[in-house]
Amino acid sequence: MADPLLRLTGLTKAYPGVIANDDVNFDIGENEIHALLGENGAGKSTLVKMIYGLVKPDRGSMVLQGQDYTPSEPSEARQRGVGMVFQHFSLFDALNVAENVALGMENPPKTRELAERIRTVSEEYGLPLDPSRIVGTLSAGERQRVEIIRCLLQDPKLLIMDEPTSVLTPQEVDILFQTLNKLRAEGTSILYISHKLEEIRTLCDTATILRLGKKVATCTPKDTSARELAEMMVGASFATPEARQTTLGEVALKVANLSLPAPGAFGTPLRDVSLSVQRGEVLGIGGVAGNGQDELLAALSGERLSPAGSIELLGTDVSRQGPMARRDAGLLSGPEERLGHAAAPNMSLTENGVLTAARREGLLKNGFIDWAAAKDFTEKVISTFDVRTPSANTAARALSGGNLQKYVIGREIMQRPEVLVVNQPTWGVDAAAAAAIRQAILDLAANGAAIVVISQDLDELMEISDRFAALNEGRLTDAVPVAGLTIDTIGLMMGGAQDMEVAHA
Ligand SMILES: Nc1ncnc2c1ncn2[C@@H]1O[C@H](COP(=O)(O)OP(=O)(O)OP(=O)(O)O)[C@@H](O)[C@H]1O
Repeated sequence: MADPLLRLTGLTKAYPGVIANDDVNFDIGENEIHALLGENGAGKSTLVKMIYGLVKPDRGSMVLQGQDYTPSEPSEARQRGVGMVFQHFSLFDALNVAENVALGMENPPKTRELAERIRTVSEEYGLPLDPSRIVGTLSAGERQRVEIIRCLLQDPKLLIMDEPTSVLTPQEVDILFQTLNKLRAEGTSILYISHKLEEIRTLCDTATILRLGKKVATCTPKDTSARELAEMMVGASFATPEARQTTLGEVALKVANLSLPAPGAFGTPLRDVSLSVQRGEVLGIGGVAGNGQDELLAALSGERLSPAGSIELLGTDVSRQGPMARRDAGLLSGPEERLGHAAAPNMSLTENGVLTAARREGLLKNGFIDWAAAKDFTEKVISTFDVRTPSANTAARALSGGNLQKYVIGREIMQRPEVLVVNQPTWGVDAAAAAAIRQAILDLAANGAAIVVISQDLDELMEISDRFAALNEGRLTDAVPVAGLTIDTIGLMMGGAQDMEVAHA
């Protein structure tokens, strides 16, 4: 058998209270797209950070193209031919594409020459990109292109991608897969982290599965069903969310002709948005990222105030009320960005619990925080939502992405909102945990809450919503019943079709 491109032997890394990677061994072959799978907190990010020189292993060794490989920082990894495209992009909004690319290079060529190379490489790989575009004006998919091209310019032997498709439309996913196949054909291997099992089955040659920091299997995903893959990850079988009987109640949230200017140079204005959600109902809002999702959530949560008369909560005009008053009245929300927005990174989970639940959960006594009650509440969220963390005292930033997501959503659901508005509730969450979060949302609705789920995951929206609407450049289409909706109609709605005759056809 040919020598592998990268051999990992006995890689081990411990953090306080948890062994993130425990004696991990596997090979990544030449010309191979290799998936790395595992539930939230299984150790995927830690492993790729060791390969990219961001985290130093406690033990173990790596051999790249037959030579010892011990990168002490990412620049060393890049010199040896290892590139990485992160889940969170590290781009500067105010700079153009070429300037951003130059910032990530050790010895950037002159701007004109670099712009030319970006143009050539982007066209060659089917990822067209204008080097002079200001990054703040790009869609999420285009930003990812910038990150990919930045890696490709360095001619990588191994490209690591962390959940690359979570920000892409179905069409963009197809394009990305073509690019990755072309790269493989030209001799670049790809290490691909994803929770989307069907994508892995389509794209990847091999998959390594981690559970609780240990490697449990390496298999051929094409020959393994998505369910088998998921069950290897969790070591057990899991339930799919069950639809429930809906009895719709009164309208709990009503938005009428809401227009708001863009919050900043790169935001999206909301244009004449109207919607209504009844008790017992889930309204799903789809759309490509950057079409007003964050702005809609901010307007509904009260982070931004709206013109009087535009937002009604349980029959009361709350347009001019801030988040605290809306929370008191029963509207809770979960923004997309978990670290920094939904949770304060350096605060413990208990402290983060106090941040949003203090008043509704009675965590204050005589004006002081009742820490015992706060800890109880936090522990209840941790156990109900199966948040993997050493304790309630652990800082939010130390949780794996998916586990923090379970925590921030669970924290709101456990407060029994009358109206819940969430953006990307299962982003980065593994299949089993995503099913649990969706079930919790359905149960909450069945108990009489009105729910708005904003998501880029269309499968998710089809699974849990009663009605569907799409955001396009800050406009919201009419909501139509999900039963009977076809992918074509959804595509039209996401593209901004206003004529809902199509949707009802
Ligand atoms: N900097 C850190 N400090 C303390 N603990 C950490 C740190 N980084 C990761 N961990 C812990 O290590 C374990 C593995 O986390 P890791 O982020 O590698 O998981 P993951 O498989 O990438 O999860 P996800 O799919 O949720 O992103 C988790 O229990 C996490 O809480």
